[in-house]
Amino acid sequence: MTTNKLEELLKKHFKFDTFKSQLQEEAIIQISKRDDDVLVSMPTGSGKSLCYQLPALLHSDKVTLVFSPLLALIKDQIDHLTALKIKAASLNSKTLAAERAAILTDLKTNSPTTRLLYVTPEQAATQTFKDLFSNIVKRDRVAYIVVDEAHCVSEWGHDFRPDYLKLGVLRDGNKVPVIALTATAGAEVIKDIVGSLRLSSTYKTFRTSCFRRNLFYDVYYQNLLDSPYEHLKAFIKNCLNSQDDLLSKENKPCGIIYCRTREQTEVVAFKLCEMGIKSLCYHAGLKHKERLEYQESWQKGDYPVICATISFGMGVDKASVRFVVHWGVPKDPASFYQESGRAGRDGRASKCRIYYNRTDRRAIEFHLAHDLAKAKHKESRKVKAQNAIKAFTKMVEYCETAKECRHRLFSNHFGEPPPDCRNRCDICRNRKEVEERAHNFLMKCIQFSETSTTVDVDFSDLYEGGRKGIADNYKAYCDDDGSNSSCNSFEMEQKAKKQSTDLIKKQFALRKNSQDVSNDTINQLFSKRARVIAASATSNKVNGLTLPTREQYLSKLVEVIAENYAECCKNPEFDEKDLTECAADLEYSCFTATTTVTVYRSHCAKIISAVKNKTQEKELYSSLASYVPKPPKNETLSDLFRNIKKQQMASSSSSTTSSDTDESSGAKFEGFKSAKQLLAGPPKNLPKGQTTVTSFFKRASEEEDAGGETPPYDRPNNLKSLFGDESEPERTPKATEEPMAMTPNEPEEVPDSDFTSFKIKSSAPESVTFERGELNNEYKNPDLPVASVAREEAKRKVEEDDSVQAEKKHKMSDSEIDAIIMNKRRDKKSNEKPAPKMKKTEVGLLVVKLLTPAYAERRFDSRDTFKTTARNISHALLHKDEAEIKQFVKKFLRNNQKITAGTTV
Ligand SMILES: Nc1ncnc2c1ncn2[C@@H]1O[C@H](COP(=O)(O)OP(=O)(O)OP(=O)(O)O)[C@@H](O)[C@H]1O
Repeated sequence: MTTNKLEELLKKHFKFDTFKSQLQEEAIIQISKRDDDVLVSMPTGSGKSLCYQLPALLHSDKVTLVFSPLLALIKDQIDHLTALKIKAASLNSKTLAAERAAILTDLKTNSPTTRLLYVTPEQAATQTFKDLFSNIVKRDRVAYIVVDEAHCVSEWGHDFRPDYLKLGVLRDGNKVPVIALTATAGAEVIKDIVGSLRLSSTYKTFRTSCFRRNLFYDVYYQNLLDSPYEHLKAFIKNCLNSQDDLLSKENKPCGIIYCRTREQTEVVAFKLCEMGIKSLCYHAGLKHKERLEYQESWQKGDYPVICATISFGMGVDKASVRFVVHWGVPKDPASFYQESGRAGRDGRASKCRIYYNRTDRRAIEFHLAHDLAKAKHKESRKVKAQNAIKAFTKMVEYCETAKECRHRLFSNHFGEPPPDCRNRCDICRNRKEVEERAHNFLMKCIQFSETSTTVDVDFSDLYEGGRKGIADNYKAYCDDDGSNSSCNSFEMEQKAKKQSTDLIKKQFALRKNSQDVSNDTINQLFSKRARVIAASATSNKVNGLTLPTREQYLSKLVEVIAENYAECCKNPEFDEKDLTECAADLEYSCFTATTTVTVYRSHCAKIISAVKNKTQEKELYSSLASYVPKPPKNETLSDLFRNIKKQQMASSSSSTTSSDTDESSGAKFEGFKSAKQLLAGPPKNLPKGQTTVTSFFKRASEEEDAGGETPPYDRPNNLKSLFGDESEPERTPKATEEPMAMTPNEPEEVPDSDFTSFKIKSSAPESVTFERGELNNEYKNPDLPVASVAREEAKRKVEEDDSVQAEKKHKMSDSEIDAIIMNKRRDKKSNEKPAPKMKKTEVGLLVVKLLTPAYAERRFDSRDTFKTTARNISHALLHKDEAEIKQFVKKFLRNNQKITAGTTV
């Protein structure tokens, strides 16, 4: 077959003057010979279809069988060929009976008029097709067996179709040449194609370089943009701006935006429409009719932009796609090449941009790990899952660093030499700028993990709820006071974090190339703020594992554990931190069980899915059921708030359960309860002769009162020494207050609180012995933060009052307690009795509350100073009313910016 003859056919039937490329021409010449199998591996849009369509026309008494994976793809091809007056038909599940009969009749003649018959691989497995095939092969009526999108045979490919594997049997008993066509494929894929389709050992290959000079690649980071949508809009406007007014509607510039989720497609399309860019969304959740309609609208040029999931594209042959955006990270280099390659099919300059964010990265990583876990012992699935992880890691590296030319991602992937990019990507065009962008992105990620102030930036899930939760707690605490100025301790905390971020920034800036920051360095930076156990050992213990990855898994574990607890625990007492710590233990067990990242991921994913299963079965997950919460610390302000909350929860539950307890039972305090124990019911009472610390102090104060001594302030272990409550005159208990009124020799009920339920020997009230040494840190630790103690004590006193018995039915918040204190005072005022002096505890509580913001602002040189100051002020103001106390403290704080041990009250 001469080139002239082929060119003549090209012009006559396809209306092209020349071949699109030399390789296209060479492939067509070879295929026309019909003497061997051929593998064509060329980039999308390079004109592969013509490689078999033109030779098919050379054999007027034969039909070319084309196996194609998608009906939409088949439809496009048939429409295109029919428009060119080339007879093409299809056998698929949708083919009408009459049409099918007509096709079969035609093909069974000696001179079939059908030049190309498109068949889905599923159809190829039917008996009708098998019969037809053996009939036409026997009569030598088949020109070629064409396998389009041949990468579908390979598990390494991005859209593997098991039905494709069966196509190999078509080789049995005949010598019809097989033409395999695929977009640029990696070595593994090519190997699979050759093997599965049983290509001859002498098959001819036509492969082009994967480099597409007309495509410009770049990456932007969503979290660095003031308004990502505005940025996207500007980009689109620039790409769609065409000077050519003569272009028909369908040839006008257009673009595709790939999103990871269906929701994203809708959100992005909506935003763009809002900004005046006509956009459609496309995803598998739409009705089939809608999908066709939307695709057609886009194809016809009614809407220039389509926001789609990756289900959109195969078979989309639109030459004027001027841009392809990935709103998030693509899943692997092959998919990215394929998807972005839909731009510039007409050879004109087009752009491929990624708007990267770490949220998508984490979501994909999680799914990949889950797939690996699901693969269990199936070796082939496991290998596939591992390959997917490796491929995704390359994508992440591509996006997060500015190491090398963007086009090299593809040449490396397809095993080709590096392309001569010549400024066809952002890195080759301006490496410095891109490096800076990547550096800023990394910094922003670290900064966010430090400050966690913005919602729409990275690492949000690392500390979700954490700092905000603390902030909320703190705000609630301060709001009671009605003082705005007192609410800035959280800001102070943030400020401190920012300082350390700046330090980190400085360290990074000192490096010549910020991209050289090793995982080790990042791990070290993160480890101080990580929630996972043994954070600093991360990369040493498990090669390649990073702290952000561990934190990400921990976040997911926390999520599923919290869900399990909320759904399955009938009597919940664990707080958020308990659940986080339980999840951290689980994560740690995965971390210590292996030295490889994949196994670590697989362990985590297994636990996550096991917890989820239990939640569905409405059963508490075993580790959670047996989990014993760690004793609270009093190290930070957030510990302080947490302990206040815990104490309130515990006291509140003790007040509701105490009446049910059996006084005669002699059970010991068992420390923190597991969820299982909580489910089993309320705790048993203390044995006779044991009492609680509150009653111990009550007795102590009574004794001291009797002696009329001023209490010493220098007993760090004495709770009441802080506020001088030892001499507080207690009112006579009423009959209804039985459970709270205790005498030294009576057994006392154990409140359902882990903070107050340690026991003391009634025979020796001076010597306090703890069942568990670490239990009451607040009490034991001379560094204790006092706010929680004061509030708890105030709460106990408030609860003793019969007017608040009804309040005991639910857990009281700080504001409720304060409201009750205030109401009591107001009630008394309204009875026109003389204004009562505040109780010592109330004074203490108020003083602590007023001083706490300054403590949070680090104006006290130590906790001890804080305590001493609170104590001294409380004592000095014992006979003052609330307004006077507030005024005094305000003045004191105004006059003393820095409060040290030497500051006098
Ligand atoms: N010789 C040619 N001259 C001009 N245009 C051509 C030529 N051959 C093919 N084309 C056009 O190039 C575009 C891409 O062709 P085709 O769809 O065959 O590419 P492909 O490599 O099969 O892409 P994909 O991998 O996406 O299927 C089509 O619009 C087609 O009409």
